[in-house]
Formats: sequence, C-alpha cells, structure tokens
Amino acid sequence: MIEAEQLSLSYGAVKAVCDVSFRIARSEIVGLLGHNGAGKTTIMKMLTGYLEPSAGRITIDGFDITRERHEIQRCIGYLPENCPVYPDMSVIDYLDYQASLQGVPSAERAAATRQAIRSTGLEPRAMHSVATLSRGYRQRVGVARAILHKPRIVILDEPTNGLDPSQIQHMRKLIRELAQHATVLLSTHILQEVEAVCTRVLMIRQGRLALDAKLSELDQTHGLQVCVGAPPKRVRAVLAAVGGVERIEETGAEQGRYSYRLQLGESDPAGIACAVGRAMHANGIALYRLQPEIMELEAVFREINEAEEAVHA
Ligand SMILES: Nc1ncnc2c1ncn2[C@@H]1O[C@H](COP(=O)(O)OP(=O)(O)OP(=O)(O)O)[C@@H](O)[C@H]1O
Repeated sequence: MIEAEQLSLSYGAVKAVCDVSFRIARSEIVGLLGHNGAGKTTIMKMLTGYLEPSAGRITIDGFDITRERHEIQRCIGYLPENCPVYPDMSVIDYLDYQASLQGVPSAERAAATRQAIRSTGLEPRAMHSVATLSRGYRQRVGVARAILHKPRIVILDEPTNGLDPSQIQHMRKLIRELAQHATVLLSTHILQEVEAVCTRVLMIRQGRLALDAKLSELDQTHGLQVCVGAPPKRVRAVLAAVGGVERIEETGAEQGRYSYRLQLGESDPAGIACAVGRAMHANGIALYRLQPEIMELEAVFREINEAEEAVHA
C-alpha cells in the first residue's frame, strides 16, 4: 500500500506539488495524468525517495520514506523519465552491472538478469550493445533494470514517451504483465495511455490532485439526456415528482422539441430513467429521447481543465 498524505514540494519559488494525497492498494495500475509541468515527475521522485517533500508524509507498506528510505527503495522499481543506459555495454552486461549496484547477491545475479530479460522480451537483443537498440528496446532495458530486484511496486515515468505505435503496444502489454505481480504507477500526459492500461487515474493539474477515480466509476451514469415535447416550466413541474433528479438544465429547443440534461443523485440511474419515462407518459408528454450520459475520461479531463482555466482567468 502506497500512502501519500498532503505532499508538497517547491523548487525555490516554483510550487511544483501542492497538498496531494492518495492511497494506492496492491495490484492496481494507476495512471498519473497531467500536462507537461503538472508535477508528475516530482511526485514520482518523492515516492521513490529521490526528493524529500517540503511537507507531507509518504509511507509504503508501512515504511516511512524519511526514516526507512532504503527499505522502501528495495520494494520499488523505478524507470526515470530519461533512463540512463550505458550505450557501450551489451544489454546483458548492463543489467548484470545494475543488479550488482542494486545489491542483488552475486549468486542470484545471473538468474535475476535472465528473468528481467525474459519478462521484458529482450532475449533477441540480450547480446547487442545498448547503442544499437531502437528507442523501444532501450526503454525495455530501462524497465528490465527497474525490475531486476523483483519489486512489489513499479513506478514508470512516461514509459511510452517517444515510442512508435507498435513499440507503444509492446510497452502496454509489458505493463499489464508487470501488473500481474506488482502494483504499477505510471505517468503520462496522454489520456489514451491511461484508458489503455490503467484501472485508476490520478489527474494532476498545476501541482494539485484534480481527480482520483477508478476508470470503471467514470463509466457510470451521472446524468440523463432527455428530449420531450414540453417547455421547461411544465417539465420541471412533472420532474419535481420524480425522485433522484437533482438538477434540470435546458440544453436546446427546436420545433417543439425541448432537450434537457438531468443531473442524477448517486442511486439507481436506470430506475430514475424508468421513472422519468413513466412520468412523461402519465402526463401525456411526447418522449423523443432518453439516454444515459456517460462521462468519458476525455470529457472529465476537459471539464477539469476548463474549470481551472476559468478560476485562473
Ligand atoms: N529542478 C527543478 N528546478 C526548478 N523547477 C523545477 C525543477 N524540476 C521541475 N521543476 C518545475 O516544477 C514543475 C513540475 O515539474 P515536473 O517535472 O514534476 O512536471 P511533470 O508533470 O513531470 O512534467 P513533464 O511531463 O514535462 O515531465 C514545473 O513547473 C517544472 O518546471
């Protein structure tokens, strides 16, 4: 379990991260999503013990990062944004060397290196020098380095950055495979990346946590779009008797057809949709359209950005 409480960090006058809290349980694949400069790398560096928070607290599996940094680093594998890989070494030598730096006992080093090479699909390139590898393979070497010590938590900073579409597919597959044995936290500024691999999203906006949601929750209906043959006053009177509708917004009117968005409460959206349909029928109002409104991640992302821009305008 990763627990971050009210994390903040400033670089001089720049407030990079401000009051960010979250908890990540075992086996989740969490996407840290945000524009360039949002604060994702800074959060990852704090979680991995490379930067000390100006305020706040991090515990990982009960270890406190300020007091037990080495214990924490033993259970974390980290792919930094620009992973340093030595071009002159062969893949296998580089990983063996990294395993020694990470304290993997010498008797276990060959097996650990072999396993990391197998897990990342690097077998065909194991004897090649790093300098000859494509960016996709080099990124895999970075991931292999991160998992040499079989960490329970894998933190990947922009793992697909700069990869071509087929390399991105390979990396996504690799991330899903890693998640079978570890909790994965990855950062990205690409929404589709989160949709493709993550089970949960932490959206970071100007150093603050703007959204923490499971992707499955985002698929749930929070509103209904309705088009009926009655003007607002009448519709409001009819819907006043329907429980669960919290707000009614007029979204358009054309040729006697009036469109509305109904904001629903937490409970039973399908039941409320039935009640809306029945209420229209009972009051002799023609019903032209009644459909759930699904909040897609893209819409949420846009809404949050627009709301923030309005605040800062
Ligand atoms: N070493 C530093 N010194 C001063 N400011 C920094 C430093 N590192 C980052 N920043 C600033 O802190 C803010 C957050 O940066 P950070 O790298 O954490 O964002 P990010 O979301 O990872 O961005 P990117 O996607 O571009 O990597 C930015 O305004 C950045 O310019």
